[in-house]
Amino acid sequence: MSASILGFPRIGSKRQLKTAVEGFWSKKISQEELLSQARQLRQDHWNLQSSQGLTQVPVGDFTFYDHVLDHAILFGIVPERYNAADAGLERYFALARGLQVPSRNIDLPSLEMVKWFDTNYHYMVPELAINQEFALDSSKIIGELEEALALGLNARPVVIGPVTLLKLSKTVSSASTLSFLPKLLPKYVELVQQLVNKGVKTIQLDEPILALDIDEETKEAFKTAYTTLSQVSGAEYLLATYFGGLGNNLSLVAELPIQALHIDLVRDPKQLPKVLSTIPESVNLSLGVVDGRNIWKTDLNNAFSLLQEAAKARPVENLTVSASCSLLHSPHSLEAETALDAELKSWLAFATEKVVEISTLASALKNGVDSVKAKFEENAAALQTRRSSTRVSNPEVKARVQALTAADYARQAEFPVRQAEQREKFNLPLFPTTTIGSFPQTSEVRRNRARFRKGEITKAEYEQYLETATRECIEWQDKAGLDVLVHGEFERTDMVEFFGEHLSGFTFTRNGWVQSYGSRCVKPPVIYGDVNRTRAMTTETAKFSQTCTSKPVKGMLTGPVTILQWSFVRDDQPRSETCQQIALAIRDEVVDLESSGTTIIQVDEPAIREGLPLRHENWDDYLQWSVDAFRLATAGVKNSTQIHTHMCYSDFNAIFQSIKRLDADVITIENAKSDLKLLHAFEKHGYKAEIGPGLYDIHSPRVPSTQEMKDRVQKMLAYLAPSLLWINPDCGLKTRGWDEVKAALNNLVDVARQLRKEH
Ligand code: MET
Ligand SMILES: [Zn+2]
Repeated sequence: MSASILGFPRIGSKRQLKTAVEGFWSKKISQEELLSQARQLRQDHWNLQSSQGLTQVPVGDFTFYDHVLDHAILFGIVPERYNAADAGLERYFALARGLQVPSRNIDLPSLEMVKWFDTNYHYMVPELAINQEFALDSSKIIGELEEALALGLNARPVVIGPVTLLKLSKTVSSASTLSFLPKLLPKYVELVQQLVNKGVKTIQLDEPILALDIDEETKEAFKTAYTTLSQVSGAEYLLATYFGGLGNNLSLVAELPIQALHIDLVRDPKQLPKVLSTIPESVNLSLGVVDGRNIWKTDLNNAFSLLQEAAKARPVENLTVSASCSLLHSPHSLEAETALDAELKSWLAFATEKVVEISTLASALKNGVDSVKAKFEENAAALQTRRSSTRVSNPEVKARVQALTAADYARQAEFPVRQAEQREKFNLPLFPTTTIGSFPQTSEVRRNRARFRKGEITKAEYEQYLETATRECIEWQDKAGLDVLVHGEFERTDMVEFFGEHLSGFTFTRNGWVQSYGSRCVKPPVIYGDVNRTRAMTTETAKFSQTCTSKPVKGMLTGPVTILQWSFVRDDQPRSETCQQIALAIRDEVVDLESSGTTIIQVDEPAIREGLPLRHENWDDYLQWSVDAFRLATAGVKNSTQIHTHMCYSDFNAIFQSIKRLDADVITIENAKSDLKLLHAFEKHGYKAEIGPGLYDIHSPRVPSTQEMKDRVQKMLAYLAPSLLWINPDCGLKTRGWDEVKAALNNLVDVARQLRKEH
């Protein structure tokens, strides 16, 4: 009977890792200092686990930037161009974030970064050369292992399994990345041998791709890899699967020569009976019953019944209590949440508290529930207050959702009718120009917000400042010749917090940070109750903005799916229901904006693509409710009110039919990386509404020339009718400086002027 976790958040209780790493980058601290702080963090996190009685601690879950990048270094998957950087941390951070040293003639961009499965964590994509040779550099993991062993801990090295590692990598050759397996496997064998020589018994191999649909080639790769690894004498493997159930990969897993298997029983509790009957009894089962992806207290009774079900089928000595996945995706601890309402706080568990839950469950399984009776009772009482709290449930919201009919999801008329009315009303030129919403969040903007929050300036002073910034921004756009203007979003820290602060059912933590990538962390709001809009959120700003110009100023809202996706959401009702409630709140705002005179309203849904489930079989259901939520949010307006949406961050081809079903009048979309593929999809799927594919990448400080943007439009015109095309950047401008923004937008307006002459 044991208890352990697959990984712990590395950033530290006060984001010490962020401070240390950024301090090292800016040369405020030395390499020694960085290494020593990292050692301290690892030790603290291991001690925390072992003091709670966890029987094994993961080693190798720590990283300075990203654990996938660590594996690229571990196996020598470092593109040659990075040899210009010194081996060690300079090269490591060059891969992570690029390196520019003009005096040494070094100008290296970083590796590509993408989302880790369906989480908001991002990893660096290992890049395999055509003739990739692998070379083992185990210094990091061996060093950390020695640290843990020196502390007398029962250490379990954590390594990404060979199949997942290759599947997450990319290669320039046309071959599948799995074709590199025969060359890579000997390095895994070498690594395992080294670990075994250090006295390690069990090695955790993470293979989250087993929660996805995988093809025959991948299945074969699993068989080859694990058969080879099983031949290393003295090594035992814990195969870790998470982010979903094994589904039809279960029979494959049952054949693999492994000693232990971790399963996710939060995302897929129903897989337990099948796992118990399919996986050989000799295989230890690690049962992920505590949610590693959310912030709610575990229902200990529920979790315990799953454990008991397993205990009926196999000896408890062969069971491990665990969290569904690494705790990387939870904030560190509740301890710092001193400002949080006590009742709400009693419903939550961050990583540290989840470790305690795991240990409590393990005791219950080993010594009976009575041995931890008080803890179970306390847990049940907290959950009971959550279930019955009037703050969670709002009957009015529930009734409103109940009363919705199909008509609430549909605009009054079809797009062609709306388009005709809108054209008459706005009389925009051909190739109308616009931007995506935000303008530079300068240090001045942030300083004023900070001063207001600290009480150094009054609300009136702050609002006065915002009005000035907004007016200047609008007047600049007007003069520059843009056609549809925006207010600049100076009042917003990010796209979700601003709305969450105005909606009931949301709360905010002080220290609920989760690593997003490298040293960047996000602090998602917590949705704990029925969502309701109690007052208008943006109408005052919109009304003021419209007084600054005679051109239309777009109202700017974040869509329901994105708000859902970027928050910690309730686990006591389906995501779809929470999303529907948010959609109603946004709908109220859309309608209010319209009645207060806003004629064009943009509802951003950058996160709609990332919410797509990992398994194909669940796509339709998700796309149904998410697109419905957008429709519900936007359908309450007149035909002549123009609804825009904006999307970015990913490849949209897979969900094209759903983009059509959003039924927006205009969509602005990031396409910097997939130009023609995306445009081809618009053509192929017969997209009829208006479109603004981004003309330049706003993530770079580079100012695009008129000619290069015009060339882009020319290419687009091969696919899209000129009468449908909008001219805009590919996302908001908040991370840019004013100088670049002005230069780029002047060029952009020029593009439209030139095109109008030619068409
Ligand atoms: C991540 S999408 C951003 C959209 C938002 N309106 C902005 O311009 O910043
Ligand atoms: Zn965007």
